[in-house]
Amino acid sequence: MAKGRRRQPVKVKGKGAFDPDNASTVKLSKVGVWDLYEETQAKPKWIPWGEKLEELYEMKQNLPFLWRMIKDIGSLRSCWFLLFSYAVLSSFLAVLPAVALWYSGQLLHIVEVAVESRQVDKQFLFRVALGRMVCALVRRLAQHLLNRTKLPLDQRIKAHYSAHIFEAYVRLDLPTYEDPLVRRQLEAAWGTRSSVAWDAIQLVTEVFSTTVSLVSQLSVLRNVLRGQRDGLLIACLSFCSPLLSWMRIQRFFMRGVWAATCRSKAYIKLQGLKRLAAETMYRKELVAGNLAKFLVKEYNEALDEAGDNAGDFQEMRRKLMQRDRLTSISLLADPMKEIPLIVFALRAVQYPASIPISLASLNLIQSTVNSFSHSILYFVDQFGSISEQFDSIRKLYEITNIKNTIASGRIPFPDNSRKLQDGISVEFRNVSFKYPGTDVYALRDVSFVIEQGQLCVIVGVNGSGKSTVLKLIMRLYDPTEGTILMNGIAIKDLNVDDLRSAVSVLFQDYTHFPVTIGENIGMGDPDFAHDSDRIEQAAKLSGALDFIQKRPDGFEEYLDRPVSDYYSTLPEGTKTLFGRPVDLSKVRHVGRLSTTNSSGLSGGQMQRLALSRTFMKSLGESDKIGLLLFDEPSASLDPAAEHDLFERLRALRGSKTMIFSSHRYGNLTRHADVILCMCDSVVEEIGNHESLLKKGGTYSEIYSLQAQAFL
Ligand SMILES: Nc1ncnc2c1ncn2[C@@H]1O[C@H](COP(=O)(O)OP(=O)(O)OP(=O)(O)O)[C@@H](O)[C@H]1O
Repeated sequence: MAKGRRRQPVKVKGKGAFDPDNASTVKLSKVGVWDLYEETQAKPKWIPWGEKLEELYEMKQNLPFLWRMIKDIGSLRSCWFLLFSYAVLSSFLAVLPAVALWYSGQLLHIVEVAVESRQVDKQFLFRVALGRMVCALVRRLAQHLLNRTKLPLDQRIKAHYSAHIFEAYVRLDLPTYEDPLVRRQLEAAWGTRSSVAWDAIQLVTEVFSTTVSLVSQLSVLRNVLRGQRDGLLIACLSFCSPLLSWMRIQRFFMRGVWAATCRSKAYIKLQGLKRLAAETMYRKELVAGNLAKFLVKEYNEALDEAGDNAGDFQEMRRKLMQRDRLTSISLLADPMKEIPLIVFALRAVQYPASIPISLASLNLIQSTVNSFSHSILYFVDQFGSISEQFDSIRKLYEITNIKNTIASGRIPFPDNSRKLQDGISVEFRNVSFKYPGTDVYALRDVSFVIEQGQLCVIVGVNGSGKSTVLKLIMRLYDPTEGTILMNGIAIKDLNVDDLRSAVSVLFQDYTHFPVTIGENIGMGDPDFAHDSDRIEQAAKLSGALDFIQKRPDGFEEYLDRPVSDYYSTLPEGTKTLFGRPVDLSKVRHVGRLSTTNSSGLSGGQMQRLALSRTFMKSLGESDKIGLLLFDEPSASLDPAAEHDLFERLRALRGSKTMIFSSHRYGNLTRHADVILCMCDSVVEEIGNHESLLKKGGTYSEIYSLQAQAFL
């Protein structure tokens, strides 16, 4: 296990938060390449069994979540019959070992009678033997039926909770979702192979059936061993070994408040290089840049530098714990297994006449103890993981309670007195902003007013803060200082959903969703997401219709197919055992499996698609939108397409407010009512094209530079 090293100047403030100002309550240890920070104050090590008590207390606190889960699953009508069958079969399987044990006891009794009286009740022997066989058969059948109920139950419960987790994911705003702690919390609920809820149900059932099995076997064994010389002694001795084994079991799960981070440059580089090699989005540049040899060299160097300790945190913890496993208890456990046999041998020498009976009872005891120890170990193991499972259930429910950083205001928007068709006014009052986790101002004391229905263009060099202005208007982030107003009301007081519905935005770093082209466009306005006429109209306005119609599947095509095909493990081009060449092309052809997962659209085509999504919202006589925001909407368009686009946008906007961010001066700025010229996080100049040219400042300088470039 990792060794404690020294105290770091880090402290826990409340549960789960580090206070960097205090050094006394957080222990730092090394786990491979990971730094593990553990809260020490809260661990009640000075109380005997303190940690166990704390674990039990936490389990008790988690019980309401278990109860909620049981109620939730109980409300799934489609699961009722399956749950009932599952419970009945599990209970049946739990008592079956005791029945088998009873039959074994009867066999022992027959041997006993035979030794003493030299007589065998053949009919009884036949019945008992048959009973034992039937037990084994019935057990197999019940197990089969149980497995058959598990699959549909698992799928239905999984589907129910996946909807719950999906909702928890999509409701988060940007700053909250960007928080790595929140990401881990979400991954814990969704990232696992099977569903937390199904695992919990299985666990609870297993614990119940293990208890039933234990109690029933114990009572049968007591009956069977009654009157057997040394039966109890040998049984007790036989238990020593499984008990010692149980004491050896180590928990890999960590309780309390802890966090781990990796600062090994080599390990971080390795992970980066792995992603670079594995993810499709980097492949174009990897190939074009002829990076293969270089990357292999870099990878090998990083591998050497990272050394043996380079591994995932949980994996390293597990390995390090296993490495430390040779303890005095573990040394004792194996020799203890031999003691019952030695005692038996000694007693056999003492009473040679009763050897056959003792032999049979020894066999019975040992097989029962084996099944016992298996049950005990399993039970203890399950009991250990019950607390983990309870924690997981709690996490599963608590993810829906993660608080969004951007709080909604109460005022509905727009209020009835103003129509959105006339546009929305936007005002920045002394707004400053730093992105979360940074110390640099992205905007500094920015103030401006854009009146209803005006066309505003924000110009400025890279990184001057243009996109940030648009993000703050959408309330993707809230300003660090200052106020933003819409129609004269502080946007913090407006209902945030209303606000985002009233504004349409196209970001510079737009993305395409992993759904079909049609759905991609349709999502621009969820109310009309399935209206194919409207989707086609939006594609036409953005100039995307032509190329979409030429695609093999048109609007049904996936830009980036989210599901990959599977292929047999034999590599293409090799041969099978009898020399048949492995050629996957035939199965691919017959099954019409695609040869690529990506769309192969040009940058300009991608941008037109993104524009179509924006147009969805602004189509028709819609009074839903009062403000249109465009961040570099023409960056990937050719000059003719750009000209067309601006013409269409101006015609489309009617009297709505429109804000553009752009590097290109002229085409748009000439028509703008207001131009904000930004530099280094501040608005340097405000005016229209003529007034700013007259002023002869930054705007006129860059305008002249760009104009010269086209001469
Ligand atoms: N998510 C982010 N986290 C931290 N800093 C950011 C983030 N996004 C932008 N910044 C920083 O904020 C500043 C302003 O960025 P912004 O994107 O608003 O500039 P811009 O004028 O739109 O640039 P460009 O013309 O290149 O699009 C930059 O210094 C940038 O590095």
